[in-house]
Amino acid sequence: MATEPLIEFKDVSFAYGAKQILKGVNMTMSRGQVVAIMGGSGSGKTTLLRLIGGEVQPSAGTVSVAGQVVHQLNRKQLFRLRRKMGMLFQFGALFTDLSAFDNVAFQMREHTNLPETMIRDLVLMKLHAVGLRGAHHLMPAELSGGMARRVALARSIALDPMLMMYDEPFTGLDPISLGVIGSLIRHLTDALGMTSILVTHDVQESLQIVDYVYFLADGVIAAQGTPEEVRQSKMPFVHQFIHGEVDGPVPFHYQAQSYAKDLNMVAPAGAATES
Ligand SMILES: Nc1ncnc2c1ncn2[C@@H]1O[C@H](COP(=O)(O)OP(=O)(O)OP(=O)(O)O)[C@@H](O)[C@H]1O
Repeated sequence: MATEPLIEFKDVSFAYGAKQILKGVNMTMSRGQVVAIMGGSGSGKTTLLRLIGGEVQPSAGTVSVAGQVVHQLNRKQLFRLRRKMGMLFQFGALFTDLSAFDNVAFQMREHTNLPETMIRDLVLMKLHAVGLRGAHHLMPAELSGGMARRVALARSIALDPMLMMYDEPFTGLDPISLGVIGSLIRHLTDALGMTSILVTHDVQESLQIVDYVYFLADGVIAAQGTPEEVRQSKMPFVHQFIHGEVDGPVPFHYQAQSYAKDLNMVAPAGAATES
C-alpha cells in the first residue's frame, strides 16, 4: 500500500455560524488508498469533503491536498487544484438532455483543447472502464439507476483526477448495483492510481473495499482503523455502526426541546427535559 500522504487534516475546526461542527480533526489519507468516513447523521462528514474542495474554510487548523494548504490558495490556484478532484454525489445527476457519451465528454470539451477524435477515444475508454461502452448512445432516461450511477462515475473520472470523493455513492441502489459500484471504486482507484474518499452509511459494503476508516463523532475522530481493526473493535460507538444498531452512543433523536413543549403542552411539574 502507498504511504505518501495526499490529504492531511491538522487540528481542523469548523463552524457554520455559531454551530461548531468540527473540533480539532486530524486525518491522513495516502495516495492509492480508499478511505471511508463514517459517522452519525449531521456529524460533519460532507463538511469534511467541502473543506477538501475549498468550498468552506476551517476556523482553525489546516487542510492540505498534495502538499498545498487549500485555504491559502488564490482563486486560480484553487480552480487548478479542483480540476484534479472528482466528485460523485448521491444522486450524481446526469444532464438529462445529453447522451451517456456526451455526459462523459462534457468536462473534456469544457476544460481541455483536445481534438474531438481524441475525446471520442477517451470517453469510450472511460465508459469501458465502468462496463458501459455499449451504452454510450443511451439517454439518461433509458438507463437504470445503477447504470446512471456508473455513467456519473465515468464522468467524474473523465479528467483523470488524483482524488475522488464520493458522498453516499451507494444510496438507492439494489444489492447487485451496490456491489458493482463498490468494486468499481476499488478497481478504478487502483488502476488510475487515485485516492478515494467515501462518505457512507453502507458499512458492510465499504468495509469490503476500503483500506482505512475514520469515525466522526462530536466533532472529532472518535475511532479509526483498518476494516479488520474496526470489525474487532469493542468501542460501543463503533460497534453500533458496524452492527447497524438503531440506538446507542449515537442517539436516534436529534437534540430537541422537550416533546411536551413542542406539542405546546404544559409539562407536569418536575418532568425531566428530553435531550
Ligand atoms: N450551509 C450550512 N449552513 C448551516 N449549517 C449547515 C450547513 N450545511 C450543513 N449544516 C449543518 O452542519 C452539520 C453537519 O452537516 P454535514 O452535511 O457535514 O453532515 P453529514 O455528516 O454529512 O450528515 P448526513 O450523513 O446526514 O448527510 C449538520 O448539523 C447540518 O445541519
